[in-house]
Amino acid sequence: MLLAEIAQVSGRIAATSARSEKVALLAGLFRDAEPDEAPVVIPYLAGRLPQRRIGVGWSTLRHAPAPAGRATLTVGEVDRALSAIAAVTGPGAQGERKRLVGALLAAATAEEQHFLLRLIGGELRQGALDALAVEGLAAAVGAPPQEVRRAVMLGGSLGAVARALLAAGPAALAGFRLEVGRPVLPMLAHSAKDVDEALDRLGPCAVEEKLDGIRVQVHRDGGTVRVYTRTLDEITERLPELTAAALDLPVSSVVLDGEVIALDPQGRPRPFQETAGRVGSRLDVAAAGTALPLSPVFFDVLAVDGRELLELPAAERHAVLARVVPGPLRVRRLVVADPAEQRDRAAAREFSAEVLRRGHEGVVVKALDAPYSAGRRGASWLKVKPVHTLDLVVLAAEWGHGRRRGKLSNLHLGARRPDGSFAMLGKTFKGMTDAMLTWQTERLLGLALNDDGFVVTVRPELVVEVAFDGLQRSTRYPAGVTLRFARVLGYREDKRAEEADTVETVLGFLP
Ligand SMILES: Nc1ncnc2c1ncn2[C@@H]1O[C@H](COP(=O)(O)OP(=O)(O)OP(=O)(O)O)[C@@H](O)[C@H]1O
Repeated sequence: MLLAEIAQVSGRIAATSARSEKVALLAGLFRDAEPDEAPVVIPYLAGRLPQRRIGVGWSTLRHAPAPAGRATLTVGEVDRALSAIAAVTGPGAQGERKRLVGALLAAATAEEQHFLLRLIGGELRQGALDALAVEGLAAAVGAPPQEVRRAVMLGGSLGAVARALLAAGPAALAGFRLEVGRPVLPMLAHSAKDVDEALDRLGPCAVEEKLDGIRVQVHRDGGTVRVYTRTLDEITERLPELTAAALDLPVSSVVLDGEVIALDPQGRPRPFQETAGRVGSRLDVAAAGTALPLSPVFFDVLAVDGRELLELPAAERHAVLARVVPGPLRVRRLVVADPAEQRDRAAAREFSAEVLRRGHEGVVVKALDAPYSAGRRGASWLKVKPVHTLDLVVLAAEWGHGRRRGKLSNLHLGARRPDGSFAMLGKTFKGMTDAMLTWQTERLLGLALNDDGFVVTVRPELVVEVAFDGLQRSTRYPAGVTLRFARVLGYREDKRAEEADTVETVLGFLP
């Protein structure tokens, strides 16, 4: 498939607001694509690079060469060129990348250059595209959309499902089942204002402590253990304590969902950054593990000894979990059989207060009759946290003054719009440690699109967790509101920009 075709369809999808038309355009594109092209076509349309980072910034993109007269570049050629650019390392890397980018652009027509520059520059992001692509793919191969969606959740990636469906048609769907060793997208939560609201919305439920660690999915098959993050990256080697814990369980195979967290000897949580640092570091795992051991805390089980449990009601999965995982490695939970009972409600409030006293961030309330909705932000898990936090995307940063000279300091924060673009909500330079300033300066310069000496605009990729005291109406900002007393709690490297909080969620905090 020619890049020109993708560039055209991308433009037409952006130009129409009719959902059915977008789906029809995508279906047409999938009909034209070769199976092996699907895993590249989808991210391009969504404005993502399959290589994630290719180390090319604004300064490299600034000098576009003369365009080619005729469209000949194929999707495969572009993908190989971008992989080659991403693989360049060592001295002179910047110059070599510049040369490779120049060669790629010289082979592109003016329209393709425009597309490539925006793709590489992160300006093409279309947040809703993956959901539309599922429907377009279903239409192209004649499969029910909900079955394609389920296959994506269980197969872990839309690209893999698209490749299989384009190669073998709807029959390929049967191949996407939960398999031990292959991660599925985790179930996510919505928010509730307080415990009472959560109880009213859910009915019979379990109130669980919400631990501020890192989400992990642990797969054990016999003597082999694999550990995945919420974005399905494998981190087995970095967390030997999880392998050890999984191998101790009295099962032959199991898939567990939980959180890994650094606790102090009294069982109180260490700051999130410490857990995140351990999970993020590949260096000297043994020494890091001794200095800061992490504890796994499991709250769900998706399969055990060859049986898939996703469709079982939560109450039954919880019973299996209690059989398979010993108490100290399980989340603490209180079952509320009848939320209409005043005594049950009081117990739920007290449980939640006690969780906070032990230093945890809040509770997650879960409907007892709900299946495990892989990859969904379902309405059957509701999180309740007293401190308001948002996960926002860094859009730009300002050079610091005084003690912060030479460091990127004041962050411009954005929330996600439905179309995948970001609305700036405000700025903050509060809450950063010196180590964070150094780290963010380096990371942000790697994402820089422009530097006017005062503000560095960056590709919107880094997600930062921000606490704030409320919202204030403001005509200076595009969403009509800004954050009051925003302060940085830490970076969320486990989240992609597509998972940052939305403008809609932010507006939900208006009084
Ligand atoms: N008992 C629990 N049940 C489910 N998730 C839990 C629990 N304890 C901690 N968590 C964490 O909370 C997250 C669920 O909240 P949500 O779906 O909103 O994800 P999130 O955006 O990462 O949330 P947050 O930023 O508040 O941690 C899970 O991804 C998991 O990492």
